Amino acid sequence: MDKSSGDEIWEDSFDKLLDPRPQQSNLNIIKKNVRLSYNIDTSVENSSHSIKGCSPKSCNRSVSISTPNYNHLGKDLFNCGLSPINRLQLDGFEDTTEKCNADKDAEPNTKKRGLIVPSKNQIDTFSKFSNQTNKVACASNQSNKIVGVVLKPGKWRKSLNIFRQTQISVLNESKKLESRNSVCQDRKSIFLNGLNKQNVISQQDFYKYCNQGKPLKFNAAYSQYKMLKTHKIGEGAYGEVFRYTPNRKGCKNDLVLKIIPIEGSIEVNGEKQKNFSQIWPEIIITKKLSSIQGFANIEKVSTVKGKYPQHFVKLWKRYDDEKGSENDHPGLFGENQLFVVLELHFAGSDMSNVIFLNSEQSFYALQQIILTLAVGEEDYQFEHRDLHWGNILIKSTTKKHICFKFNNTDLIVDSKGVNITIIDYTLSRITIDECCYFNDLSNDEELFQASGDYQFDIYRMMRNELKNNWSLYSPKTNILWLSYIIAKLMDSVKYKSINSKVHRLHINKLKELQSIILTFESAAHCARHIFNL
Ligand SMILES: Nc1ncnc2c1ncn2[C@@H]1O[C@H](COP(=O)(O)OP(=O)(O)OP(=O)(O)O)[C@@H](O)[C@H]1O
Repeated sequence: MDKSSGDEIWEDSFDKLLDPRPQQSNLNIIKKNVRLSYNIDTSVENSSHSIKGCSPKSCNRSVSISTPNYNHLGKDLFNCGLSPINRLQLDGFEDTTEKCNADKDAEPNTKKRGLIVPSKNQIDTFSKFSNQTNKVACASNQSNKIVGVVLKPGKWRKSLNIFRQTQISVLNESKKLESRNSVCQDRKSIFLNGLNKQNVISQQDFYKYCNQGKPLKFNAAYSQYKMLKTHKIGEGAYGEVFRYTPNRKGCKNDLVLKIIPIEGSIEVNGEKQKNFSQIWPEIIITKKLSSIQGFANIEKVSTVKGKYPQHFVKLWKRYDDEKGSENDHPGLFGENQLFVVLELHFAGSDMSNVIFLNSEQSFYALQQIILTLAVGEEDYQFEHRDLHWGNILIKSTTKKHICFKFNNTDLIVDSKGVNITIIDYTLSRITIDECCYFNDLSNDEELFQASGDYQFDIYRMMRNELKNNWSLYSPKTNILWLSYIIAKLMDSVKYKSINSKVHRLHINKLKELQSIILTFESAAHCARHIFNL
């Protein structure tokens, strides 16, 4: 492995670089339809920066773009990531009412794809409704039939909810279609046993899994006194994430709590609450992967009941005041609300928010990502299926090396000062004890019609790869996401130093890998190639 820079140099720099950007480094990003966000979507923000480290030639900008010309959309809509492999004529944007055709959409070298851009009226209607045209835009044709959605890159679930709400608003306004009661889709997490029979988890089984007879009292289980330096660090469509230092001896790691309301009848953050069976796959997957280097490390799962504790509400408000939250105020939960709480090791800031020292550091981070996926494939037939840069966390480390056990071999990768963690298995597919856990996206039309970043091409490419059968094991989907990540490393992540030889050298290595990545069948295949196994 190339060791062109001294370890000490970037270790300090990386830490220092994170420090001045606490707001950005802690963010998770979309703003709800109520008011404009302070927590600017950093993936949007990032993409508006010129990335000097990436040579225009390597990006092949002249011929490859998968995103709408934002001039059509108003300059503030957002700037988009470029697809390195799709080719589209800029004047080829057009509305289409055709149902998305998986094969056609996913083909990497389509001559011309019908990308959908909203008309000015539609954006205006939308912006009146959502007050955030820079985040999401809906697209519809003249008859107000919704045909596509431009989503914010990175975490997309809430964008999609906003889109759905907007769709209802537009339709209600025009009174052309009857309104729906809910904007939410039922979650479709599924697990199949060997007989392909869908399973259901009872409350009691779930409590047993948590080593509990019944739910704990929220206030008592997570009282203020057990936690030091607690603050909210992120949020997802399903819950809130707080970081804290445990107030007990011998606990070296900072932990995060991912608090997810379940089983209740009220909608939260535009989604129906999951039930025990629906949250089960996320728990099982997280627990299984926890022992593998590079996946989120889980300490504990518990179920709690009761109103949201005041100290968490205060932290929620502080985050909302400082950064703006897109989530619903947790005061909405009553005495009988159940929550599942995941306690995980703190794993850093997401890739869209960090500043790498140079591309050598990001190239080695990429090796960690590849090996993590490769081990996941080998051990559990794992496919992540939503590995956008918001789901890759990066933390500085003083360890010189990161160790992986792959292919019955101990592999050691230079850390170059960073440790990566892959999170969010909501869409993931895995086989555990002959039971397959997956999320059935076969009817999630809007996601497959989305555009706005190369990320949204990947969902279509996955659908094509899987022939829309989401239970299948096809590790090629991990390769599709790796292609997206390499593109981000070349085009979009921030680098402190781009004028060094070592940076140029590793940009070229990234470029080389990008040129062959789609020839691999799996992350394991790719790892064998990289490490000469
Ligand atoms: N282990 C961790 N360490 C540090 N930050 C974390 C960790 N887990 C989650 N986060 C932060 O919390 C945010 C939300 O977490 P996560 O993606 O797991 O939630 P989610 O509800 O599944 O999101 P989505 O809206 O994509 O479904 C992440 O983007 C990240 O910023």
